[in-house]
Amino acid sequence: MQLYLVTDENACLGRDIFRVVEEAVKGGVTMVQLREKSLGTRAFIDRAKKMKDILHPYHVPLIINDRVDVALACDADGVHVGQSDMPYEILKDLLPPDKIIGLSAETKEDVIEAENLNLTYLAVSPLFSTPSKTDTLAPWGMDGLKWVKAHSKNPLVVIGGLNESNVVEAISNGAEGIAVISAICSAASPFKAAKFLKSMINNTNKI
Ligand SMILES: Cc1ncc(COP(=O)(O)OP(=O)(O)O)c(N)n1
Ligand SMILES: Cc1nc(C(=O)O)sc1CCOP(=O)(O)O
Ligand SMILES: [Mg+2]
Repeated sequence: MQLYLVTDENACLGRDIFRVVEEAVKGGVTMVQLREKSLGTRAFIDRAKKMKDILHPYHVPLIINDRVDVALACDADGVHVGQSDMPYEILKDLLPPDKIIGLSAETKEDVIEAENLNLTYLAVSPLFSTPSKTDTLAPWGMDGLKWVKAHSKNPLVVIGGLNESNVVEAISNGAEGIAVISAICSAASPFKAAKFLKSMINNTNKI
């Protein structure tokens, strides 16, 4: 997981989304989630297939946000679902067993329920408030992350407001993956931004 890029075409500031993603991967992104909130199904599948072709030579997995049908159609590496999306129990039966499943935890109850699920990762959602997604519950904050780490066996990804000013603290407090939109998609150089974040992650002591 490590450095997880979640896409948002609007955050790419008019630049080509595939180019932004490839630059970011060259800089060190280790997983990509294609997050499309307004594309029709066919356009989403087309974009997912093209993204998969771009990521394949770098051995970087492609995760599809929300849509298991799109993930199956393009043989993506996995799906990310939130608490209002397809329930895990249904998703796991639809996906082949080797696929990645990520789930968002917005509350302490979500974290405890997730203990019984076979997840690839649990997303601490959101770690900090962010203009990139405003329909969230209250941010966990660093104390919340510490609580999740103490109560969860799942590998943790943090998302929401992550950037070079807070990745070290997030990793030091138990995050195994750092998920970002704007810190990379909206950077002047997605390559340099990814490279810098990745070096910070690599140089931080994990717990
Ligand atoms: C890595 C990661 N974590 C959390 C989310 C948010 O998922 P969700 O709550 O379903 O919200 P949408 O992204 O679908 O708007 C995520 N996408 N990725
Ligand atoms: C897609 C997403 N999910 C979130 C959650 O809290 O579940 S926050 C978020 C957007 C993250 O964007 P940025 O890195 O620009 O803050
Ligand atoms: Mg969702």
